[in-house]
Amino acid sequence: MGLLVDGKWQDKWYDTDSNDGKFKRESSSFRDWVEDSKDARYTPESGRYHLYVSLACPWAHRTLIFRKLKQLESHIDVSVVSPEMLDKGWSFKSFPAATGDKLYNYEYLHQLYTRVDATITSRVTVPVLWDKKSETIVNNESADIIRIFNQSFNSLTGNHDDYYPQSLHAEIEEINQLVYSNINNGVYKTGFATTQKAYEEAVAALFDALDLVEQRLSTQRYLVGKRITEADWRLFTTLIRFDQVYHGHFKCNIKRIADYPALNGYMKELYQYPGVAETVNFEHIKRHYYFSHTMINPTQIVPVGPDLALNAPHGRESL
Ligand SMILES: N[C@@H](CCC(=O)N[C@@H](CS)C(=O)NCC(=O)O)C(=O)O
Repeated sequence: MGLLVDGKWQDKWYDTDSNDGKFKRESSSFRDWVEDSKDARYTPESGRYHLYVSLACPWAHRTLIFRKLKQLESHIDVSVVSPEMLDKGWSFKSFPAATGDKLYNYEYLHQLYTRVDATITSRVTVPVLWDKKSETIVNNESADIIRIFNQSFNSLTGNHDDYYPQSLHAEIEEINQLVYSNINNGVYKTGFATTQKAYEEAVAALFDALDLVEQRLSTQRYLVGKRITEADWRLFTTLIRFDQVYHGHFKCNIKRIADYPALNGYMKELYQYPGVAETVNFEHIKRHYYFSHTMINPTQIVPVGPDLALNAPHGRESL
């Protein structure tokens, strides 16, 4: 774990001391867009872009789901890092289902960031959407990348499925805000807190938000009604990791997702959505968290359970 400062790798953990023991996520550094317009810098082209992901990471997982749903697999290839993120950050070390760096054969992901700018100061995160033509990072913010995948390649793929429809923008933004801050990032705030107070605040906000979402999902099939949207996929990648990792490793243990009838059925439905199960790799997920965060789990022992029966009937059809 670490970051690049003036292009040099520094091995250090998140600084929570200057923030009363609270974990604060930094914003992403590359925020360009692929646009289906003649004068755009990045235009949709088959084979032009490459996606760097970790199968463990909930943010990168969103982009893999959208790549699958929007039929982009033959147009945008993927390099998968090793789940073990140790003193040099994400690496391309050999591991089952990790691919190595298909473009440059680098050892570490930070080398990709310094290829763009030899004096960069940045965290080195996944996902990364890479442009092979200009050899740079287009975007390393998953919230943007899923919208790019949702809308910018439609003319290439012929897939016009829309997970961020105009008429639902306001509702989606509102639920995204609650889910991002208290659930997606909430599990990290809980797990990375370094004072009792910061932990208790984060875990309370997390379970308040889960209770709210449970209530909503007990009367409607998806977060904004009858139609599945990006808001659901953004929540899913946290839910699917919850009982496996966050409940134990991050001490998010007031309840399990298995204890919430609506959330549990909803998570199973999304898991069973065509193509989605193939994007879920529990070996990477568990290995990453339990093995990489040695300050939380110094023995690096990876637990064996739980078995979640994810293919069992989800019972959501009647909603
Ligand atoms: N805002 C980013 C966050 C991505 C992120 O934090 N990814 C984690 C993996 S789950 C990472 O690469 N962390 C390395 C670090 O923070 O140094 C996004 O959503 O794309």
